[in-house]
Amino acid sequence: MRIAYGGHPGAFGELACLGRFPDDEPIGFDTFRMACDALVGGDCDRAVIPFENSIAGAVPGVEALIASLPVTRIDVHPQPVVFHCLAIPGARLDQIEVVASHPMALAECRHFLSRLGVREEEAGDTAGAASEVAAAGSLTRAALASTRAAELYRLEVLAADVQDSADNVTYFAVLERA
Ligand SMILES: O=C(O)C(=O)Cc1ccccc1
Repeated sequence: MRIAYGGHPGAFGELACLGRFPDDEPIGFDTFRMACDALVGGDCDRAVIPFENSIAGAVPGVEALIASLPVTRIDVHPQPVVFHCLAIPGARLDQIEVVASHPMALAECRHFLSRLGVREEEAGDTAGAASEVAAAGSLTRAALASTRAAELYRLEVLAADVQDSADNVTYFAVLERA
């Protein structure tokens, strides 16, 4: 089956797809809306969409999005979420000026970000932020993203496990066409 998620390879949506459907193919879309549209239109067989996080609460807009579409929630997949602060090889934490990530990720790493005193930049997804940090090649930019994103985009972990609570979980709705 083709499993739709919002984001780029290395996003927590991809990790949720691989956890819930280990033998199937995760397909990334730029937005949660586009992932749901791929399910409704028949391009994908399931969609896996985050709706609630244990630290930051509801993911804005997702419940309304699901309610507006001809889809059925067949399951909830709890995905453990661990963030690392990632930058290009050679960067140092005390040089970082800008940290980019999905708004939910920024909200789940409040303590770390305020301690660091950096400018926050919102991105469409955590892995997209990591890929942009790699492409920019700047020693002053970092992203909050997964270990898998670090490996895929060849970034270094400047600080590990930077979320506010160690047992951070995001709940993903597993959707099929109604
Ligand atoms: O951007 C991602 O990696 C996502 O899958 C969305 C998300 C963002 C932050 C926490 C959990 C899921």
